[in-house]
Amino acid sequence: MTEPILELRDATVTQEERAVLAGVTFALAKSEFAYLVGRTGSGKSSLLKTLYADLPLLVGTGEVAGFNLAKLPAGKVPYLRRKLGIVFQDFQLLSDRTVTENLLFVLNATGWSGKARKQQRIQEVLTQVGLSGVGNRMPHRLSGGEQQRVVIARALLNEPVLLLADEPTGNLDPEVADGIMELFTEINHAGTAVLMATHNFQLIDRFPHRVLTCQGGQLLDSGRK
Ligand SMILES: Nc1ncnc2c1ncn2[C@@H]1O[C@H](COP(=O)(O)OP(=O)(O)OP(=O)(O)O)[C@@H](O)[C@H]1O
Repeated sequence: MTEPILELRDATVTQEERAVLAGVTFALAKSEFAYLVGRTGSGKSSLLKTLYADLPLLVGTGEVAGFNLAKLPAGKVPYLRRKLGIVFQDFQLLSDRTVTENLLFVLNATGWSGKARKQQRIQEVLTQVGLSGVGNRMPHRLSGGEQQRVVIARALLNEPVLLLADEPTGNLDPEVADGIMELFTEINHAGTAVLMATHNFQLIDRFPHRVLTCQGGQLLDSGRK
């Protein structure tokens, strides 16, 4: 494998002191695409949360984008998150701000300066997700698929090395979901690794990649495709 962007060894994924997954060992290479599947409650979201340091790694070792998860002080968490793009099922845009203001909020929170530079970056990511004309709109005036594209644009602002997506197509029609998958494919081809939790096996059939399965407290690996 080329240098991994993410690697867990014998890791335990813990919720409220209870092990949800144990003995988790896997790595994801730079620019790799993998799915995370498993029944409801099997631990997909908990694993993703461990990877972006929302849950602590108490047992085992883990490295994500060069950060050591087992020894990550709280103050370093924002620096890890800056290397990651995080996309959830529920769009989580600020409903009282325009699309541009939503994106600006993240740039300001992550230390960007220069009005022109920020506007340029916002235009770039909106163009990348196929939404160059919507900057002045309020989120509720966009369709669900468009809102999800804005969320993806927001995740791309800081050029993440790894995109973590939790059911990103869960609330979308099949055709709209396909559009989101095509966008993820483009992002992946441009060099960003993608780890995506999903229940949608039809999508996996149409866009085949390696599959990691949460089952019986363990993580099973289909191997690389
Ligand atoms: N905030 C929490 N506090 C305590 N336990 C939790 C919390 N969130 C999830 N759990 C528990 O952790 C286990 C794994 O849940 P998780 O949400 O990771 O599963 P999942 O595979 O993502 O499920 P789904 O497909 O429904 O999203 C479940 O037993 C769940 O009840």
